[in-house]
Amino acid sequence: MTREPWADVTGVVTAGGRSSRFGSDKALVTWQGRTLLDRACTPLDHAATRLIIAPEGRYQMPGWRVTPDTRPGEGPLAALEAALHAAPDGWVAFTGVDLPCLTRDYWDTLLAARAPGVLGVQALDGLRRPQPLAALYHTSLRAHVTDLLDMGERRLRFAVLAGQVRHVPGLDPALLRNVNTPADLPGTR
Ligand SMILES: Nc1nc2c(ncn2[C@@H]2O[C@H](COP(=O)(O)OP(=O)(O)OP(=O)(O)O)[C@@H](O)[C@H]2O)c(=O)[nH]1
Ligand SMILES: [Mg+2]
Repeated sequence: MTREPWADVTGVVTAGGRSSRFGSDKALVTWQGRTLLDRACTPLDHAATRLIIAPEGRYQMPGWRVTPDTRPGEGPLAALEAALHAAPDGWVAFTGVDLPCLTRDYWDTLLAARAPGVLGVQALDGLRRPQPLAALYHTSLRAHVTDLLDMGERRLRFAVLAGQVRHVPGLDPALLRNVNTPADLPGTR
């Protein structure tokens, strides 16, 4: 592992979803003064490479490159495939626009949990459920993720095998607020 924890990290925000439950593009909704897209990207600004997985032309974020899906509309596991292929060898810090409360400290904690033989690092929420959409994945998972998708799997939680994932307990559950409907954003009109 490198001494600078962010040196081999690609920050990835996936933003190619339909926001069907939200009712409008949730990436562009402003909450507490910033868009959800901005709130997802900012804690990852220290990453050496920064990618938004979304259709070309929909979003602009200074310092971030938009990369299209390899399988548009096929969900977050397909978005992870696009990210793993676009990223240089190393780690992908993968999240979505619907997790607006993550922080730099959150990602630093996950990065510190990397270890030899570990290919994925996931926080546990207050009910000790692993969080695959705010997690680290090693680029050596490329072939595994592509095989899963080719076999018809779409569940992100299978991106890394049980024996290769490290779980991180004890993070503040408030960091993991997930926005699916407008009711998940109090104070927004
Ligand atoms: N690139 C990409 N991102 C996706 C895709 N599907 C979902 N996402 C993203 O994954 C994250 C979590 O997805 P969901 O909560 O299901 O979001 P969604 O599909 O936009 O919303 P619903 O239509 O309400 O399910 C969000 O950041 C979405 O933008 C996809 O096919 N491609
Ligand atoms: Mg969601």
